[in-house]
Amino acid sequence: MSTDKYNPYENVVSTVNKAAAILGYSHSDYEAVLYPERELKVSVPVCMDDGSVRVFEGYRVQHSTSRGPAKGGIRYHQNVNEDEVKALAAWMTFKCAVVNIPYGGGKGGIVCDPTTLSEEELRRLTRRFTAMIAPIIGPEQDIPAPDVGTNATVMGWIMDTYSMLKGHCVPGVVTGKPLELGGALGRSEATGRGVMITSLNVLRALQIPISGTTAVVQGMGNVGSVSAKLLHMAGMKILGVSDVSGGLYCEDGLDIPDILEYINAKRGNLLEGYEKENVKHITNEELLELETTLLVPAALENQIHKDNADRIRAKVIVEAANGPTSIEADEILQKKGIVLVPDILANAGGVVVSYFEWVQNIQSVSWSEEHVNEQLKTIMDQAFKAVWDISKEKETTLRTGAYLIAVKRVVDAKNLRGIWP
Ligand SMILES: NC(=O)C1=CN([C@@H]2O[C@H](COP(=O)(O)OP(=O)(O)OC[C@H]3O[C@@H](n4cnc5c(N)ncnc54)[C@H](O)[C@@H]3O)[C@@H](O)[C@H]2O)C=CC1
Ligand SMILES: O=C(O)CCC(=O)C(=O)O
Repeated sequence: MSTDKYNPYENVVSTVNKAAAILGYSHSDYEAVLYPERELKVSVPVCMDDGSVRVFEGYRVQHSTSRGPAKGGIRYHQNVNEDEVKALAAWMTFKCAVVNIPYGGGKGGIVCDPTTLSEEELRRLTRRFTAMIAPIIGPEQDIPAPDVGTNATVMGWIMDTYSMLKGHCVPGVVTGKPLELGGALGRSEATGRGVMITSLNVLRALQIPISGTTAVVQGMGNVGSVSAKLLHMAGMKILGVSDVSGGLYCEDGLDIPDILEYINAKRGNLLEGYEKENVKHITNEELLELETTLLVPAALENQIHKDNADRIRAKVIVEAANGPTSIEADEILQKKGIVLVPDILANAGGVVVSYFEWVQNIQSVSWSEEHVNEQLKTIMDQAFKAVWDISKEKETTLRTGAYLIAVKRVVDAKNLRGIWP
């Protein structure tokens, strides 16, 4: 556990300031991107199954709409708070900019533990929340998607509630929907696929062979489980995986298909209770500190912080989660020579395929999964090369390199539009 007083929004501001200094900006050139454009806080009353009424706190933050509609997920988690949603929204702005898709950034969240709510309670919470944020979302304004604690089912409820309010079907209001409601083939695996593509790109750039190379994945939800599956399929040896219930370790490599079958068959999808010869149970702290070539944090923010960064023994970190590394930890990792691919690049596969879903919804067309995956790979490869090249040219970390590209694109768009009136 970190002893930092961690504020994710301060992390974003500090990273943007660093990139702006290298870009030679004066404060007024980019000050506007340091603030979210719009923040909506709602109190959501929900009739619980026992007949009582509980009021939940919810947020939708639009960090930027300079390059297009705001875009980003909705999180259901007990630790959601305003600064976290602001940071997640800002990361979306820079993520969409670094992969050059025509969106700004937004994010939403509800302070709740979805594992303690019944399906009916979750549905009522989602519908009421959607109605309360409906004035600021829409296919041309702000398009939600899944994040921690939400999934395709929740996106289906959002799409239906918004459509009922408009009086007609509006599939493009949300992405990550069920396929039957206009969801895109490939979206459910897209973030993990992008993580795999980026992991292979960085290993190749560092001339590290892929086959038999070791990897560790923290988080076995949507992003972590697909990342582990695809890295394993690419020939890597997955030494460890974990989730909120703890971690598993096997020095000969874990049987990932068997683990996925185990968690997918269980309510809550947790690793706890998994037993297999040569597989040891370890803590999340121990997992992060394993000796491995590749470490993929795919859970929550601030997992690698000033108190454990010095003990990280990975050669390469690919940030599948948003904000898993604190600013202080970044500096320690850099000094240790650990190469880190930042979240805004590494986990952009999800929003890239969300963009494909939105494009298909707006045009009423449907792409094959093969086409989606090909287009995703093209965008992820191009973005990785651009970030790698600028980092070499400017002698910066890959995080700073990614922000040099992203901040410039957002600031250019903002300045070209001018200040109104
Ligand atoms: N779902 C998506 O398409 C995208 C998600 N992300 C980011 O990826 C990360 C994971 O998101 P999802 O997989 O969608 O969420 P999820 O809700 O499907 O899974 C979260 C996973 O993290 C685990 N976890 C929670 N607390 C933990 C802890 N303290 N230690 C270890 N594991 C813990 C959970 O048990 C679960 O396995 C988040 O940072 C999210 O913002 C980023 C881009 C897109
Ligand atoms: O698919 C999307 O629109 C956004 C996914 C997301 O929330 C993220 O990339 O952090």
